[in-house]
Amino acid sequence: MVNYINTAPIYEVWKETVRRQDWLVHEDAPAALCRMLAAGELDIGVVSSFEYSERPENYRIMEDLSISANGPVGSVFLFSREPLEGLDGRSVLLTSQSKTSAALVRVILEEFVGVRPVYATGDTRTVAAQVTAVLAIGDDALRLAREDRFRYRYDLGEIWKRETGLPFVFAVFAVREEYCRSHAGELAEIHREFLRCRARGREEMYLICSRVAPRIPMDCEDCYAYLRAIEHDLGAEKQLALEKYFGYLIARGEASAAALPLKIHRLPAAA
Ligand SMILES: C=C(O[C@@H]1C=C(C(=O)O)C=C[C@H]1O)C(=O)O
Repeated sequence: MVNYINTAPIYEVWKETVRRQDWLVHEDAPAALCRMLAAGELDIGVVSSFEYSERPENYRIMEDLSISANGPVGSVFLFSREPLEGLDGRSVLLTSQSKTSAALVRVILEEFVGVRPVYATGDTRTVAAQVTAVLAIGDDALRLAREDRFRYRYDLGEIWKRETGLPFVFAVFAVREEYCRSHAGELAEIHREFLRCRARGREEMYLICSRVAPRIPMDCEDCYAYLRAIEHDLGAEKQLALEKYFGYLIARGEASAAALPLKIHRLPAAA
């Protein structure tokens, strides 16, 4: 499970109500979860959607679950000392915690804006004075947004929506093909639990905010506004958005051509 507060509307309920000793949950940054899922150290991972596009033969995407935003996301920012058009040849530091947003920022800068910066990957918590722009995601981005070290701040969900008219799917709940085949029943149980937790999390959103906002730290009202903008479903428009994003990645040679069509794992009807 991603260890940012954007998973809290599902994960806080999970931690409180799921009592299965045999279901071990590992919390980490998205890039670490991607590595572990790819290595077979996890059976199911809330991972960067980019991870699926790199190794689609290994995974299926669990129906109706994601971390998405339909417009501004509030925690995926390119902080910059220059406007986007001024980033040609300049240094852009990409957080090592992300795969999806790191590829998205390249699509935005190179395909939409038409500039070619020089990228580096690293820890955005210690931002060097010489970098022109920094991509931060998740809790780190929420923290950086509370400072004013950069003149410009671009929300990647907002730019994607403006350019494509679509929401953006940052993370998917991916399951390893092997596990799908060998543990179909258990997978269905876990899938139902995720959906149950999400429904309850939505009802208890304010309470959840009061619990997780101090982690940033941020105001409870701001946390509520932030988490209301994060969507955890994978409806038809979001699938279209994933296809559009993967289309760019395939054309740029960054993703496997087999990333399309999407392989969605449907939850079997309850007995
Ligand atoms: C919206 C977010 O989505 C995240 C972005 C990810 C990425 O860029 O690879 C992966 C998982 C999500 O937690 C965020 O963390 O701010």
